[in-house]
Amino acid sequence: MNGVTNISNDERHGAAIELRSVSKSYGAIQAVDRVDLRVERGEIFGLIGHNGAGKSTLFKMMLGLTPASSGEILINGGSVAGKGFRATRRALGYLPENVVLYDNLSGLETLKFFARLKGADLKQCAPTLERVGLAHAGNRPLREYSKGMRQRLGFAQALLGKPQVLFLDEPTNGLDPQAIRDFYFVLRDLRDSGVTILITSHILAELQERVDRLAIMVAGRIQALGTVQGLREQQQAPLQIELRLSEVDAVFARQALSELNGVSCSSSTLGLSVSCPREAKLAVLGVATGLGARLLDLTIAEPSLEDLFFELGKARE
Ligand SMILES: Nc1ncnc2c1ncn2[C@@H]1O[C@H](COP(=O)(O)OP(=O)(O)OP(=O)(O)O)[C@@H](O)[C@H]1O
Repeated sequence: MNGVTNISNDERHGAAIELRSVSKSYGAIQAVDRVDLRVERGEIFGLIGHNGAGKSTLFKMMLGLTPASSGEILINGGSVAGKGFRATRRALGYLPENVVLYDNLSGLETLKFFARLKGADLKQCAPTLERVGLAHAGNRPLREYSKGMRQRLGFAQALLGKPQVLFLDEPTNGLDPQAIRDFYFVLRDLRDSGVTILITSHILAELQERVDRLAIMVAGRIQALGTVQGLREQQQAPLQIELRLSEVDAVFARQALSELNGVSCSSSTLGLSVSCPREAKLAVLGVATGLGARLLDLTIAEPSLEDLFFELGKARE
């Protein structure tokens, strides 16, 4: 029996975050419903879901900002409801969806303010501003900051104290494409140094290539969990194959493809758009290559995270 307990303790220490049947209700509203989740150290983990799915509530419980109605939450092996959580909390960084900032303070003063609250070394403030690309604006008052600059500053305050676990709630809101790239560059750097990162976003295309794993929440529950490729396979989402053909050849190809199981075709501006199950891919390619020089071009698109999200919604309807 001891052996079993030891294995489970070892596992517990390996996880940055572990949730066991965690629920939260606000009166009659079941915001989070029996969520089990384990996030490993050094993972970039995405949490996606519709408005009101329960993402922010889950974050707040993991941060110890709001108590769970039931279940257990462990951060770095320690319970968020336990006495030692004050110490654990110092190892956490949080960028809320709407960070409150004071217009009359400069960027640097703002960071110093947050550093004092957090008990972080004030010497970290200037380098942290630089890390988020705000070194040039550190002495300007926040009333002169753009939305994207405020968001970067919010990210900077989350980095103070060198957190081991970072919670980022819609962190790229208001960032331009270059700033989004810079932001994920910093995240990868943090991940490579062992920081665990949880991130929510409604911009699924942005998360798709950047998270190690993700969970899709629907109405308070985790409905799907894994890597993007793993979710594609779990959900058996169809591939989209575009064939560039003349109109006459498209009619011919459509007829041949209609004989394959699970394959459906529709006309497209290029010729033919083919939706096919993963296991029919080679058969479709066989038909396509059989067209020889009449096939002018071909592209294969894996289902996007957005496709998977909507497929999951359809499966529930
Ligand atoms: N303090 C609160 N009091 C009452 N209900 C709340 C409270 N906070 C959240 N809720 C409810 O809990 C549910 C989950 O809300 P939550 O903010 O966690 O969703 P979300 O997934 O973060 O949504 P969004 O994508 O819009 O940010 C919603 O029905 C919301 O109305």
